[in-house]
Amino acid sequence: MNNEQIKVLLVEDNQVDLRFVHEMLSESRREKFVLRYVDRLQHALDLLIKEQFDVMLLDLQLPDAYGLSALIGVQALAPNLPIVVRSEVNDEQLAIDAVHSGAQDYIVKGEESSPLLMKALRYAIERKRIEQSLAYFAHYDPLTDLPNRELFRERLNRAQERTKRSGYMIALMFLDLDHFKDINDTLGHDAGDQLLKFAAQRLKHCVRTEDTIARLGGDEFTIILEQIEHKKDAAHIAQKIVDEMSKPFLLNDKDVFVTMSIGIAMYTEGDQSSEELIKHADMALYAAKAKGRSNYQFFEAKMNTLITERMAMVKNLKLALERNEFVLHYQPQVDLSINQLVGVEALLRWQHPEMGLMQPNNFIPLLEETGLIIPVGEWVLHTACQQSCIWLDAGLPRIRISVNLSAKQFRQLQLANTVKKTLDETGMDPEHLHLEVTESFLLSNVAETIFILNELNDLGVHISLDDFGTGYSSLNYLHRYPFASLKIDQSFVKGVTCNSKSAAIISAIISLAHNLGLKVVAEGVEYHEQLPALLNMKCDEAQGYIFGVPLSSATCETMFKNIFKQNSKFYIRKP
Ligand SMILES: Nc1nc2c(ncn2[C@@H]2O[C@H](COP(=O)(O)O[C@H]3[C@@H](O)[C@H](n4cnc5c(=O)[nH]c(N)nc54)O[C@@H]3COP(=O)(O)O)[C@@H](O)[C@H]2O)c(=O)[nH]1
Repeated sequence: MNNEQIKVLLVEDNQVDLRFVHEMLSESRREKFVLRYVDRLQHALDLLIKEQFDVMLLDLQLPDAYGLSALIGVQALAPNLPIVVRSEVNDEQLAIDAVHSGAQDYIVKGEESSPLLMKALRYAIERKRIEQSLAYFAHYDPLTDLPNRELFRERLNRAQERTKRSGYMIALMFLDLDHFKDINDTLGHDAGDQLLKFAAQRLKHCVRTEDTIARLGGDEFTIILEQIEHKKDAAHIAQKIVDEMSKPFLLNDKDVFVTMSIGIAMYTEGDQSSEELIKHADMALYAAKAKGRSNYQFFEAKMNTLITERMAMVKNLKLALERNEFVLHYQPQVDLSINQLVGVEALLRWQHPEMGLMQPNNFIPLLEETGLIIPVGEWVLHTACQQSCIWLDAGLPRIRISVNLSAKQFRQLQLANTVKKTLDETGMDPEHLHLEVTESFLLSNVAETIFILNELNDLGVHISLDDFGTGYSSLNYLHRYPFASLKIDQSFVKGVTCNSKSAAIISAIISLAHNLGLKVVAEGVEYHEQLPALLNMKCDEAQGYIFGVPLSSATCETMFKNIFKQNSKFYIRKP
């Protein structure tokens, strides 16, 4: 609508009424009402095809249309046009019915005044605008402009009806961005929103315009593919989506790699209800995630068992903390120049009542997904600090302990308070606590990240950059963060003696870290010949199976007592 000018289409066959309306609208001082007039519904419809109007004044007693049929005809052609019905006194009930059928207002002929008519037209325009935005929000996701859950359900029901008649199949896809939470946690919510918009665009390019793509919430999308003849056609589209999504997304001026997992349920001629179909697609999605993500899976009946197992795992994880089933194992870290034990890394294990000792890669992703990583992470921090004090009480020197922080813990508002409380409660010396964070933490909200790291640094704890080389490896901004040390990822260390590129990278990382005043720890050292190579490059410390696998606190205590008896010198397995 133009504020200065309102284009009104009057549909009225009575010349007296026409003049009357014209006079009333000419009195306006606020805006200019531009009046067009026709005396037949058909003429109005012809004009609406050619011209845009802001509002229509419609008489319901026309020579070629009577009553609600006139209104329905206009709505079918111009669903967005606000309509004010003008009725005779004796037709008032009809006018009310018209409002119930979608007209924005009605006025009774003879009872109207100039201000009343103008107000009715203005309000009709405003009301229609509000109705349209409400209708939009009820059916669309404003972030991606895709249909929302409501519209998806409606379209799925309609597609199922059509399929009963057509004999084709429907492929219902459930899609989910892998590790989307990490993007939000590390790059911030604006980048997360941007990613969802980009992903929606890419999905549109993978399907036909008549297929429905919907966003159910978060990073969950669905696609309804109709008129599918063969299952392999759905497989082909799913693979296209997986491939498209694995291309980099430009977020915060960086190439970010994300993948998508897809679950597919096929529907043939009324064989499942929409609820069952949705449940099956969701189960297939879960199976795709469990298969390592970035793939698609079709629903199979045996998947029910898989889901039940996952649900049982989540339930057991929730109880594991109360039941004291988590344990920490400790892996030695050795100063390479003097061959002496200098610290340990605390690594989480789950002593599962039936499955035995479980490694973190099998349950940490679930802890992250369920948010349980926050209380479990606090438990890890507390137990590790307590252990250092227990070893001190047992006559050993104070042993430095490294604890891994997950991105979720890191973004917690109270992290510094939690660490401070733990130090106070356990009596741990902050100097001997190292907190390990990974590179992905550094990418989002640099100011907030620096603030959190500085808060931790101010407590006197050391901060170590873990898995260096596996992520974004932005050497440029390392100096902006208060790191005390940097751990070179085991994938590089593996090649230190046999791959000249790995060796060159390690050497460069060490020299850069030293220039920035950081110590360097090599992770995953397994072979004897790796030690002199690392020492030559002036690597400060190392950790790996060559010195020992992660061990229980009791085994470590015995080992450490022996070590400290021999001037802390570490025994190294000879090849
Ligand atoms: N947020 C938290 N993450 C945690 C916690 N505890 C562990 N983790 C993370 O889980 C990942 C797997 O850990 P794990 O199975 O314990 O593996 C560690 C070592 O056992 C392994 N390692 C050590 N030396 C060697 C070696 O010589 N060869 C070899 N193949 N593997 C070796 O490396 C893992 C140590 O990783 P890092 O933390 O990067 O130093 C792992 O990512 C843990 O971080 C927890 O409490 N919270």
